[in-house]
Amino acid sequence: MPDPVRVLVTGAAGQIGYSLVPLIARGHLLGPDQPVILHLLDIPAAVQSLEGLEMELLDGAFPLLRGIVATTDILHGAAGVKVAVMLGGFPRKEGMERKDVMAKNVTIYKTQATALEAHADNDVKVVVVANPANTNALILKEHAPKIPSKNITCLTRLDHNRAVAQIAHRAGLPVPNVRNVIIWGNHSSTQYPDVNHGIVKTLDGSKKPIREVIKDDAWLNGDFIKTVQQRGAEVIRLRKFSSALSAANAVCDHVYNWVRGTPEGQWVSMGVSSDGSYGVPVGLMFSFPVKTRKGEWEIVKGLKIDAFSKEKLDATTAELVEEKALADSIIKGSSQ
Ligand SMILES: NC(=O)C1=CN([C@@H]2O[C@H](COP(=O)(O)OP(=O)(O)OC[C@H]3O[C@@H](n4cnc5c(N)ncnc54)[C@H](O)[C@@H]3O)[C@@H](O)[C@H]2O)C=CC1
Ligand SMILES: O=C([O-])CC(=O)C(=O)O
Repeated sequence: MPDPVRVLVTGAAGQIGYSLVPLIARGHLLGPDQPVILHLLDIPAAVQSLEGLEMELLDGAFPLLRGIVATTDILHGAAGVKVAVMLGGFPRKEGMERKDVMAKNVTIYKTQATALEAHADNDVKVVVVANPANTNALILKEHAPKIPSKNITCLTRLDHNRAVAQIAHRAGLPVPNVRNVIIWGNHSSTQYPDVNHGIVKTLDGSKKPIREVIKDDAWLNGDFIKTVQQRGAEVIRLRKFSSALSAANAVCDHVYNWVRGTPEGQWVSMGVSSDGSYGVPVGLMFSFPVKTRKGEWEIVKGLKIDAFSKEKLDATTAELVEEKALADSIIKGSSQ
């Protein structure tokens, strides 16, 4: 067995944390052959929950779990970590837009960026989950210039999985038969779930475009998009809390594919720093289709973007540009 890898989970005492840490301890993040040491960070007000979580993790007797560092000190929490899952922050409540929670989160991300840069492994891989996820990741990237920007990502895999699940359900096929959907842009209601390049493997084994199998463009261009865009809000409406089980599962999918690669011919959606592909401003944290190999992601280039898609990409880009400006102004204001 390889040496254990240190994995930081911030906001570990929260809802997603509670679903996520057993998955990590079972090998769903880094693989069934990779021991882990879990670094659990939360704020002082959550210290008892953190202690209870640590007890339950011990009681799980997970074979891959080789240690737990439970702390309220980010400097301690960040020490030597190779993967950082950033859940810590203020969750969006019913009726709130992600922008509403931005002011609460930019300050946190600035501080945590500095700590990760100074104390984490030089090649730390970061996935920001806390909303506004793209912009929190951008703040982190800008305040940790020594961490390679390719190592800082945000989670749009939950949206990707939601889209896959909707198509699979509509086609009456198992989830793995649906491939290469795309989530473009922001992890928000302006995201664009795009099926134009997606493939369905039918029961006879042939591969067909999603549109050909679903045969309902009105649904694909309308309710399907809306359902995926609004899924998080709908879960909040029903549960009064945001998605936790599915978010934890998506974090594992995101990191697992990043570290261990995507299957041949397939891609997934990840929020990454734009290289200017598809006209997205360079450096914006944007969800793209990516293929991964040996711990590196690469944006899938050259996909044809029709007029309908272009309009949707422009809308989500504009929202991210606006969020960035808002975050910059909050940071500027707080440093004066
Ligand atoms: N990107 C995505 O797909 C999704 C993102 N989210 C977001 O993920 C975040 C976490 O969600 P939940 O676990 O449901 O929220 P939660 O409120 O249950 O947990 C958040 C935890 O963060 C902790 N925290 C707050 N400030 C912190 C700091 N400075 N350092 C460390 N920990 C800190 C809190 O004490 C709490 O334990 C929220 O921002 C939520 O909106 C949720 C679902 C999906
Ligand atoms: O909207 C929220 O706060 C939770 C979230 O990001 C999601 O479920 O996609």
